[in-house]
Amino acid sequence: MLALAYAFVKGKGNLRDGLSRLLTEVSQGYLQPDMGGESIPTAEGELSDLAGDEPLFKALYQWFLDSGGVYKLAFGPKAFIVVSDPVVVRHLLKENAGNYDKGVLAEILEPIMGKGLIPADLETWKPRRRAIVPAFHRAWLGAMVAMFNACTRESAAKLDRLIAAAGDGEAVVDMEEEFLNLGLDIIGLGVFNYDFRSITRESPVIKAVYGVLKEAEHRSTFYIPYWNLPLASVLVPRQRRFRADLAVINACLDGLIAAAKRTRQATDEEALQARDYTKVRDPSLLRFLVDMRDADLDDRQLRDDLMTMLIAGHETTAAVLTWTLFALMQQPEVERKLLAELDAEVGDEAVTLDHIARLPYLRATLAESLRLYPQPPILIRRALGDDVLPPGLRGAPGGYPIGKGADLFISVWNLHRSPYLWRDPDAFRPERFSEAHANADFGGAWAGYRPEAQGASLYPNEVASDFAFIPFGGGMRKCVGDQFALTEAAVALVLLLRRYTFRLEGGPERVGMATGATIHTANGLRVRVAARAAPAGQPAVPAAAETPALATAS
Ligand code: HEM
Repeated sequence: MLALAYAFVKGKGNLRDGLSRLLTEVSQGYLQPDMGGESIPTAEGELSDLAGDEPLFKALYQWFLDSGGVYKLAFGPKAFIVVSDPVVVRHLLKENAGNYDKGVLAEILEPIMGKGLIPADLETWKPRRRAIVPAFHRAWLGAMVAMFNACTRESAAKLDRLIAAAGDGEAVVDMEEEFLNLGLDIIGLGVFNYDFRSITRESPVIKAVYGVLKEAEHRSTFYIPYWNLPLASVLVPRQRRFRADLAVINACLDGLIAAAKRTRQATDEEALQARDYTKVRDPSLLRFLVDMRDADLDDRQLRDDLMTMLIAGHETTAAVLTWTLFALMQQPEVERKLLAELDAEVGDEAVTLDHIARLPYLRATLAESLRLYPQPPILIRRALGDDVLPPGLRGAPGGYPIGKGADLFISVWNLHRSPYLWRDPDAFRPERFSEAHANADFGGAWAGYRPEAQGASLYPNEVASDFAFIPFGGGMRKCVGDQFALTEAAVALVLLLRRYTFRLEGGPERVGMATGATIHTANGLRVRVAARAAPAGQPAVPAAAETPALATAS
């Protein structure tokens, strides 16, 4: 009865809304008197509160402060449990991760990624994860760094051209768009050795990739899945376009898979990882997946996995670069400190993994950007069986029973900005990652942030923060591309920050949301870009030293 009472007490909603909510809750097992335990607090808000410019993940923050680290939110006929407490998140992602799949997210992404690693049900996911993880090995990452340098130099050459064309030494550039082009070229080369060349040209495949991303965004923010209706893909123009875009990308991926199979050389995993990747003509992930002895070479599965990585690894990394630049333009002191580190450790050399290991402030800056602007801001889960969520901070002592089918939003945004987990949570301050932080109110249930617990990892992670910092998720479904993405972002930042000055041209901080995964600016990141003057007595900052280009398809 809770939902009905709630709808009337608030004086909003109507009887039908209340009934459909009640049905949803009962069918999803939220109201299960037989399970005992307290019911989850309900957020004091309504769907209409979400109207306006504010994206969903931002609206969830105020309700978190008002209602606590576990609360329930009804969306018309749908109800979700919103989780913003690290103890509960640890339970969902690690301790009882096998009880959850991707639920609503899988429903939205299935038409695009099929049974790729992100939306995959647990049975499909297990063997694919086992096959894909070894492909992300260190020697491959080393080869990728050379490619990151080469692609960033292409971006720099374009910025040089734009500055020269502007005539007054300064060009106004949408850096979000430039980072998206850079991210697309890099993911194409790294994952399937395909050169989109999106920095310098337009192509039907690139247009199709952006078309599909746009449709994914539309679907993740539209409440009624009309695209599942019979004939929708024929009668609705945007759905027709979507099908056409998918066909273009699929044809491209199918061609690449067929070519990789024609030249297959089955090899053991160890031997594949021991290849000299500086000399390999095609060091891509696809090559590794196809060449691995006993590999599953099902065309459809390979295509789903490639499509997943294309989409998962492109906008996300571009968004990290966009938001890091956005933050640095407003933090001259952080930028000054960062530049001093880059000048001292890298200078004009091409960036290597060894350099990055010696750049702690750069790494902390990227982590701080991911803390304040996490991509994705929300992780989605659905319970495969009944469970009891731990109480977390000030929750019901016995925790909260939930039923099979319950839908959960893990709010990464709320965790990363939680006043219970971070000192001065809204400030951009990379230094925080070298300071320990604890909160006795958790009664020992949250271990706090402990820099020394980071272990061998170069970046702060879910272990050091006991699930308060999870930009790449955590537990068994943690991102497989985290090192790839962070290295790409590090190389691009080193080269571009040393070569140019960036000044915010306009636009207040406004965020939108794409593909249910990426926080993007609402109207681009318009920036005044100029060549950085060299310190007195030194030559102008040159482009980075040459790195060998890779042989590619395009
Ligand atoms: C800064 C860039 C990136 C961020 C912030 C990011 C973030 C994430 C997050 C949060 C998850 C976990 C999702 C969940 O638990 O529901 C994830 C999963 C995944 N990511 Fe990334 N990602 C990034 C880059 C990449 C790249 C470059 C690739 C591939 C080349 C990639 C491939 C994947 C895949 C395949 C999964 C699914 C893993 C599984 O379920 O086993 N990501 N990513």
